[in-house]
Amino acid sequence: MGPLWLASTPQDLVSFCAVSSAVLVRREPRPRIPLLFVMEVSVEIRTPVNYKADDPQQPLSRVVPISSSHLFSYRVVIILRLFILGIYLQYRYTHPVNDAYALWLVSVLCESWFSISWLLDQFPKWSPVNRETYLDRLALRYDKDGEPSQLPHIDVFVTTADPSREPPLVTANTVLSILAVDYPVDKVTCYVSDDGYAMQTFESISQAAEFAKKWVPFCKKYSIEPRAPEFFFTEKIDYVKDDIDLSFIKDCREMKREYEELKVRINALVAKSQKVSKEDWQMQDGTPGPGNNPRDHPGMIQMFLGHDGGLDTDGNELPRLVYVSREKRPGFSHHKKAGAMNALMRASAVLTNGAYILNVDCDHYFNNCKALKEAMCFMLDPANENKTGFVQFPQRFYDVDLDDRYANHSMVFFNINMKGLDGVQGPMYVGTGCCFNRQALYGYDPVVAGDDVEKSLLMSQKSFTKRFGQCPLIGGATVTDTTNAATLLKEAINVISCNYEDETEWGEEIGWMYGSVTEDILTGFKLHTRGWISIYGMPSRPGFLGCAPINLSDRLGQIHRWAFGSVNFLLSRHCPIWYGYNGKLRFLERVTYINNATYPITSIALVVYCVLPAICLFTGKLISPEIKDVYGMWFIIFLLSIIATIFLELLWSDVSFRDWWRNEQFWVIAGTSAQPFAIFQGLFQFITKIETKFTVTSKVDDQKVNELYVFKWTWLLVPPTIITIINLAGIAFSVSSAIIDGYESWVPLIGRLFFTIWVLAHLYPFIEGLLQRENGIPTSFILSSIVLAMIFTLWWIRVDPFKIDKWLEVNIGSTVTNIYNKLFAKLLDFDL
Ligand SMILES: O=c1ccn([C@@H]2O[C@H](COP(=O)(O)OP(=O)(O)O[C@H]3O[C@H](CO)[C@@H](O)[C@H](O)[C@H]3O)[C@@H](O)[C@H]2O)c(=O)[nH]1
Ligand SMILES: [Mn+2]
Repeated sequence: MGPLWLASTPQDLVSFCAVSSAVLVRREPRPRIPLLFVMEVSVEIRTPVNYKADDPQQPLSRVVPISSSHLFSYRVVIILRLFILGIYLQYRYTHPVNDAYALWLVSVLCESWFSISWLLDQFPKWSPVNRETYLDRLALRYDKDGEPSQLPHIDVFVTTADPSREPPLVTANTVLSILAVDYPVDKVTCYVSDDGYAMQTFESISQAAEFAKKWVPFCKKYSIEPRAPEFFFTEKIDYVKDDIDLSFIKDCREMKREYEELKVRINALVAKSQKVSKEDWQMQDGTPGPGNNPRDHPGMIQMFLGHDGGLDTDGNELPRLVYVSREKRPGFSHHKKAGAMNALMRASAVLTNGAYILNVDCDHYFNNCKALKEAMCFMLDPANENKTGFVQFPQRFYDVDLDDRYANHSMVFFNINMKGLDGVQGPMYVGTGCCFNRQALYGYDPVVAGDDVEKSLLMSQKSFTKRFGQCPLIGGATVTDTTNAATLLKEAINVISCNYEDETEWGEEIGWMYGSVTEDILTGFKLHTRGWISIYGMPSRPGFLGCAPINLSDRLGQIHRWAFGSVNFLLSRHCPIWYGYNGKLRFLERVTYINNATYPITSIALVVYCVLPAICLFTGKLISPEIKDVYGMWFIIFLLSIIATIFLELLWSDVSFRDWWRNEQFWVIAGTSAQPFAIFQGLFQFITKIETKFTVTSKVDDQKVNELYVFKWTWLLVPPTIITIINLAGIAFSVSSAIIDGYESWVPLIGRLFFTIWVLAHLYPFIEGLLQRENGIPTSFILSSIVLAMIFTLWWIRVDPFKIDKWLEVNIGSTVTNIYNKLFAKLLDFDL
């Protein structure tokens, strides 16, 4: 078992090394990988080879085209929709509603923005692709049986921050899935960053390392999947199957028992941590712990397993496991996850220096043990090897077999948008399940020709230090190699200290980007603007699965954070509209980033559009002069073109209708709650420069599963509640007036109800949550929403809409129509 609690600063390094169970550091040679590749390529050019299976010219992956008939009709429909939209908008601009000018003006403005955001979203999906890898060729070329493996070293990073919201058991499972990965054990190192500086996390990792000695040989012996024990044992094992191996059943039961014991030990640690106050932690020898304050503590590194850390039960070595908790001091900006990743990047540069880095959140375990090899098929593919910056895997989630009303898993984003981008310059980096080329994160440009490598690596010592900091082992500079373990460890502790990054380019130009911007998106954006491409890895067995549960308020909190990040992206110096015109970022890729930075704006238009139908019902007005005639016709044609694009999109992407519909619903729920708030907050911060807090999304835990779908009240839920009430009131109001007014008023009513029903259908999961008693929504909250909604509707009925319209018409005139006529009507030169 590992030591109890060890802190190591350079000062107590000596004692640290003495007690540590497994301090061994062996540094890989510096990553001259690009150079090697270039040599390989030029060798191929000189010697023509006949195609053998291990022929280095043969690709390691291929693009699987989308069925050409689907793609063709999809594109035709997009173009048609563009035309129809043009005609529809022209009609709208030229036909103001005379007795409801305000309604018309607002709706036309919203529709214009919707159109822009549609363009931004649609066109990057013009050439979607699928991909396939050749793992057998990878093995033949780099990993022949009986020979030492030639596969590159990969450092796998796991981040954890808050043990109360990210249970140590979850992190332990993720770590176990990494230790059992199907990759040469001496070529993979697992780094865990603990921003919580938590005893229970540290101890759980130490326990997991011990357990790995039995777990890993078991996984490899029976080639099981997934290799995170919790999720392996929850899967139904069919014991009565004919061909099932009896020794497997026996070992399985034994393993399960061992795992249950591990769970008990970890849960005991967690329980203990709740009883003991933070200050009470002690070192193994009884001396007081190093503070145990997650906000004020020295940097700490502990190694487990690896070359010196004991063999597994089969007598084999295990991948090295490194626990890292970077130094924290009050008054320093720690840059959350991005800061943790950069600290890991430097520590790993000193200790193992893998040419590739793969990062996962602590709640995203390896679901496919070949995920690293999958990534290498793209990274080492002769066609792309020098320009692939990262390989992103889709973020999929473990299905907890519970109602997934709120847990929309962004199937539309991952199966449609990202596949589309894969056909442009590559998917965005989404924060987890992503394998990077270390050189790309160091800020180097992709290597185009052999001598460029030398150029990009050659940098004067001065600018090198200015960029990467004092440690000469970081950044790929050539230095005299130090192989002394103690020296290296000391250096590793040094590079995770608070002030290491002072006056360097970490977070600004290199590594993970800092700022209140969504750091992941920005990190990927930087790489794309430097000309790197990214690739979307979609093996049929998903590479990684997230196991964090999600309830509505958690999900809204997450959406809020992302939308807030997008607003900041838009307002930052990296704004994708203006930043990085150097010819390296492809146009449609830029469009996607612009879409990412501007999509929250759509929520403002959406809120308006969710209120408009109710107003129409109350006032009896319409957003268009004649609903039955021309408008109605174009509206229906337009609607059909929308349906057709969606249908074809679902067809080529294999996204189910249900997933798509959930996505739409969530778009409206989030768009009327989290997103508009994020806009105001973003603007507020932009003007006042006051930073907002980051809360870690909670993770699944045995005890927590039950409260999983509990609908927690948050202030974000007020606007959708008001919208729901107004729309319901609108229906009641108009139906009762129609009953009083008689038959004639029924026909126009149906047209108007269409929009109200559209709004309510989208908000349905939300309403459902609101109505469930056990969700504990305070009655006062519902009552105050009702009162607000009533004030709002009464105001609309009382205020004479004609007065506003007169004022608008006099003061603004038919501005929109005029502008439109000046700009476009002459250009297109046709009238309806
Ligand atoms: O100070 C911090 C804060 C967070 N984290 C880690 O960062 C990861 C993501 O944070 P979390 O709060 O779990 O965010 P989620 O909303 O669950 O994560 C999604 O959204 C994030 C961006 O907002 C991405 O970074 C993640 O990869 C993506 O899974 C987790 O592993 C955390 O442990 C740290 O290491 N240090
Ligand atoms: Mn998370």
